[in-house]
Amino acid sequence: MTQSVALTSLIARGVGVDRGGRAIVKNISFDLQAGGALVALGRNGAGKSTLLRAIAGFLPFSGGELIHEGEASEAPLPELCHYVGHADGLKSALTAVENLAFWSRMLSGTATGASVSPLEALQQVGLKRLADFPVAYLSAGQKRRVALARLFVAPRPLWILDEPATALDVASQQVLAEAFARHRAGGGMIIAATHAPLGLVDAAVLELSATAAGALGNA
Ligand SMILES: Nc1ncnc2c1ncn2[C@@H]1O[C@H](COP(=O)(O)OP(=O)(O)OP(=O)(O)O)[C@@H](O)[C@H]1O
Repeated sequence: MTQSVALTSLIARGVGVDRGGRAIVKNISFDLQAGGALVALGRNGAGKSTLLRAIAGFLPFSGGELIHEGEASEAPLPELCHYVGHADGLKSALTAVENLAFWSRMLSGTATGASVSPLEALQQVGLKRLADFPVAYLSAGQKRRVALARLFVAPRPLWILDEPATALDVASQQVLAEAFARHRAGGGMIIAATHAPLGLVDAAVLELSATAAGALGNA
């Protein structure tokens, strides 16, 4: 799967995020180029999810600036990213293929590039035979694989992933690592929060601490 480069850079300069009246994320800077990856590390409660949700547009920044550049730079960043959070975002009563058809319609838009059909996406994550099962009947790892298959049904240059490998078996972790490599080879970017290795080769590392400000260089 190749992806046209819609984003050439994503630069954060001293961004912060408040929640519940407290400064949770403080003074974060990074510089991500096409094909780059950024891994956010830190203890429980350090603010990894908070930062990812703010980059994806679900929370406001309290300060600093986030600048994206590239062919599609006039589009708001949330229209250029896939966000897969802790919750899988799946409708239990719908089948796996119906869930992906929904995401395909929802997420196709601004960014240009290659995508695959919902059935092909399920094949990529090894779930084609369960395509017509209601998601409610799937295991935790199978649900996670359906959620991640959404990355393939609509082209978006920035993937924002919160603990993407949770519940995945070793084979599925390998599939995910290969998808990361293809996405980056096509010029895509990845920002991931994790407590476990994700196979993101040469990723820049952002260490978040609950008390100290964080900063980093580029990949
Ligand atoms: N809606 C909210 N209102 C107020 N505080 C919140 C809210 N959501 C999270 N927090 C606080 O923000 C801090 C950071 O939470 P966050 O989920 O970003 O951490 P994390 O680094 O992703 O943790 P984990 O590794 O456990 O997933 C925590 O102290 C948490 O209590």
